[in-house]
Amino acid sequence: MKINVVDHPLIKHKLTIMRKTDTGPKEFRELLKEITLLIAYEATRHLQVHETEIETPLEKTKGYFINDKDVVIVPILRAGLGMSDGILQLLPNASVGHIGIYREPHTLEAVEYYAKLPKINENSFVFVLDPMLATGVSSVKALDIVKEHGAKNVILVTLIASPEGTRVVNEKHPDVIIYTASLDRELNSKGYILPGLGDAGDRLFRTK
Ligand SMILES: O=P(O)(O)OC[C@H]1O[C@H](OP(=O)(O)OP(=O)(O)O)[C@H](O)[C@@H]1O
Ligand SMILES: O=c1cc[nH]c(=O)[nH]1
Ligand SMILES: [Mg+2]
Repeated sequence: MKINVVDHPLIKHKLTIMRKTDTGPKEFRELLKEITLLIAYEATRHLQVHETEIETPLEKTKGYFINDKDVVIVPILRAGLGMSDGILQLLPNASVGHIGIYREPHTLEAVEYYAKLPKINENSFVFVLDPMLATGVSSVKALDIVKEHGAKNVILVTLIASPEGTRVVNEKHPDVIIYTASLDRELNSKGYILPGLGDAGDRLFRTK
């Protein structure tokens, strides 16, 4: 299984609070944003740096910059929306695309209902965001879509991944690097991650 678990003490601490049933939407949203920023710190190490010359008050020197205009952030609606601000804080000039997918609760099939993406080319660096990688159907569909739009460099950033979902993404998209805060134990019979945190979308938007 190919997956990068960013198990930093800060992330572990914040994720523990997110998992708790009695954590409310305000704290849940804030923590998701903070953890995304911390995971993104690691996930963005794949970005290219370009050399440049700058002047300090004392002399000329070499510097480095990231062209974050080449970065495309793609949250999967709804729950991925809770991750956009965290990564945008690090890459403020990134463009943002949106893909709407929900998982049909009985069949567990991924249903696409919206896609609006900015221009993507072979130099684009695409970060697909979704807090939950459960069976993997939603992420695989989103990855199919960004690749159909021309994406060649794609990273999937999740909060919690299951072994099953990780295997499916590895198999269907072997080139995609996965970053997560936690690789949890397993899925239950309804496709929920155990121990997980429940339904991320519902907890973010208080829809249950
Ligand atoms: O790996 P999978 O089995 O596809 O499950 C994960 C998906 O399920 C959740 O979305 P949901 O269908 O609840 O939609 P929502 O974000 O609009 O609530 C979650 O945000 C992922 O997109
Ligand atoms: O555990 C899960 C599985 C799918 N979607 C969620 O929000 N949580
Ligand atoms: Mg949901």
